[in-house]
Amino acid sequence: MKKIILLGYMGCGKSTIANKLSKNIEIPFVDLDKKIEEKVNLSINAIFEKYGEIYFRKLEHEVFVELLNLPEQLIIGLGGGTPCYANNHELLKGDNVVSIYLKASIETLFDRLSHNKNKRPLIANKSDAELKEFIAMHLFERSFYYNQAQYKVNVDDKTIDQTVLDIVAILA
Ligand SMILES: Nc1ncnc2c1ncn2[C@@H]1O[C@H](COP(=O)(O)OP(=O)(O)OP(=O)(O)O)[C@@H](O)[C@H]1O
Ligand SMILES: O=C(O)C1=C[C@@H](O)[C@@H](O)[C@H](O)C1
Ligand SMILES: [Mg+2]
Repeated sequence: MKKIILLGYMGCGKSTIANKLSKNIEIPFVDLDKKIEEKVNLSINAIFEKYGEIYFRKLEHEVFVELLNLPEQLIIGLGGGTPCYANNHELLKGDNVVSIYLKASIETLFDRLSHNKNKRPLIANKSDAELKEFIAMHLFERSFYYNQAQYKVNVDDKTIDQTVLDIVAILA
């Protein structure tokens, strides 16, 4: 059974869209960030603080591979950085997965993230001006990896339901 993988920058809507998609197509959703937190019984913030980002990236790769190796069909929502480390982008191309990049503009991401920074250690301490600059640079650096996905769905100016329907059409 193919795994359905949603990927994209922090705040593009992976968790939100995956939850709704899961109800719509009746395939369970697992959020990689949540699985990581459960595995070590620490929040993402605490993992970054206690052990640093490199440890987090190793753990993230390990848990991603574990999920891909499960026999059942699943929707997997990746973390924002997952495709960009540990050669995880190669895992987006296999026959055993359908990978979908939820593509959001800098403006959309800024609007969503500026209200919602605290649980995201990479941006938690940034001012609005710093945040906008950071998103622009970071998205530029990460786009190469995000573009390894098999499909791309633009999410700007779409409701959650519209984006879900775009994904359902890809899966049909
Ligand atoms: N049309 C929309 N589609 C998706 N999310 C939306 C939309 N409009 C507003 N939002 C909001 O944007 C935020 C998207 O955050 P969400 O946590 O789903 O993103 P994420 O990609 O999982 O981020 P992270 O990588 O940090 O986990 C949520 O607060 C959600 O309610
Ligand atoms: O974009 C990133 O690198 C991250 C995104 C989140 O989903 C978490 O996986 C973590 O905060 C790192
Ligand atoms: Mg999420």
